[in-house]
Amino acid sequence: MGHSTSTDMDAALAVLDGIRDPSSGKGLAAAGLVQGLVIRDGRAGFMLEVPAAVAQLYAPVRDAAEKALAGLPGIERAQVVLTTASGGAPASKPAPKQSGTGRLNEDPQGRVGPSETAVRPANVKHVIAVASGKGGVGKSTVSVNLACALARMGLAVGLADADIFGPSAPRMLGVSGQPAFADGKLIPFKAHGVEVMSIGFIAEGDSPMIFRGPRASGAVRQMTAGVAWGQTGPLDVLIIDLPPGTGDIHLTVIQSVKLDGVVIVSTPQEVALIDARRAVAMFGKTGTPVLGVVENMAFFPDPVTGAPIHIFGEGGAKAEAAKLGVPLLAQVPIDIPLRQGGDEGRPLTAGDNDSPAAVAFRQAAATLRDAVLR
Ligand SMILES: Nc1ncnc2c1ncn2[C@@H]1O[C@H](COP(=O)(O)OP(=O)(O)OP(=O)(O)O)[C@@H](O)[C@H]1O
Repeated sequence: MGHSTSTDMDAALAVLDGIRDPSSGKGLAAAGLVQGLVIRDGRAGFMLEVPAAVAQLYAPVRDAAEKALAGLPGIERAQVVLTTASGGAPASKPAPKQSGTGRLNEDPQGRVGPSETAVRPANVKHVIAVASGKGGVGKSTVSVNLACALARMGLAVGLADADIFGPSAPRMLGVSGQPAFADGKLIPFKAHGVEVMSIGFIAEGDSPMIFRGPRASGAVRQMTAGVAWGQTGPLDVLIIDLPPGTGDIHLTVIQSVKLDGVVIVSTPQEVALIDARRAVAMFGKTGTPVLGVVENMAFFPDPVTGAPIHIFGEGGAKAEAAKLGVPLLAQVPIDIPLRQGGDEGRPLTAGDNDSPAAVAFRQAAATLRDAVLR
């Protein structure tokens, strides 16, 4: 038991180097893809950070790496977190100058305010957007689990998956098919007590989708105002899963949808925090309340005691939230059932589960309910 020795590390790096990086053809370690490798108390893990455009190629690589680490003597569990190196979106573009109706209000200092034309989608009482500065930090995992946790509290909940670069709600909620269309609106599916609409239902094939400009804005609008929400009564809350980054799509949402506020998802890594800060600044500039930060993949729970093992640094999100004056809504640990649930269409919070991750999501959901629904 205890900390890794350099021999453990060398053995792990050697097996990881036996797995080929599909982009460079080198071994994973030689390609610089093994970040934050930790071996401790029978657990091994690292962060596999890859460019967003090729992220899909790396799911089998992640699985192979987990298998290789789990095969090492003394390792009982291995967890490799696949994350993207930059927002999967053409992020950080300056706000476009818009013309015509629905334009953002801009004051002489260049501050943009929420558009007067922003409205709540019909039949929806409250709207919460979930954003992240960076891709792959678990924004969709957080959106889906918050939605299911709120639904289990007895609220009428909808989830609009507006992540046009990688819609995940169909997979994470286990729903597929073409939505029906009636009276000019899409009819949402219902899964785990949550009404859901996703760009993934209406886009063709499963290749990564790149919408740009007006098509992107149109697609996001279709996911919100274009849906017949509240099939059995008005929704208490609609969660919008935004694309990663801070681009013009976000401004489209702010411009067209009246948000109660936004939840920012970040990992503890400094790079993700920098991007999260940018997202907070963007929403702040548009007068959108930041309801809080969810720190995801915050730690590995110790397999024996459950005590947090902070593999990617400790306290970053907490300090950042305090600095920004927004609540830290939850610290969600790295959790294998959470990932598996997402892959298999059974969100952790959709069932009875008292794992630390499920508890963290439920606490965050209760805080949001109290903040928004009052
Ligand atoms: N706390 C966690 N523990 C373990 N795995 C996690 C955790 N959070 C997310 N994951 C896994 O990490 C991957 C990325 O998560 P997710 O798709 O939610 O991220 P995202 O930020 O929405 O990504 P994108 O940038 O593509 O929109 C998924 O495989 C997910 O299951």
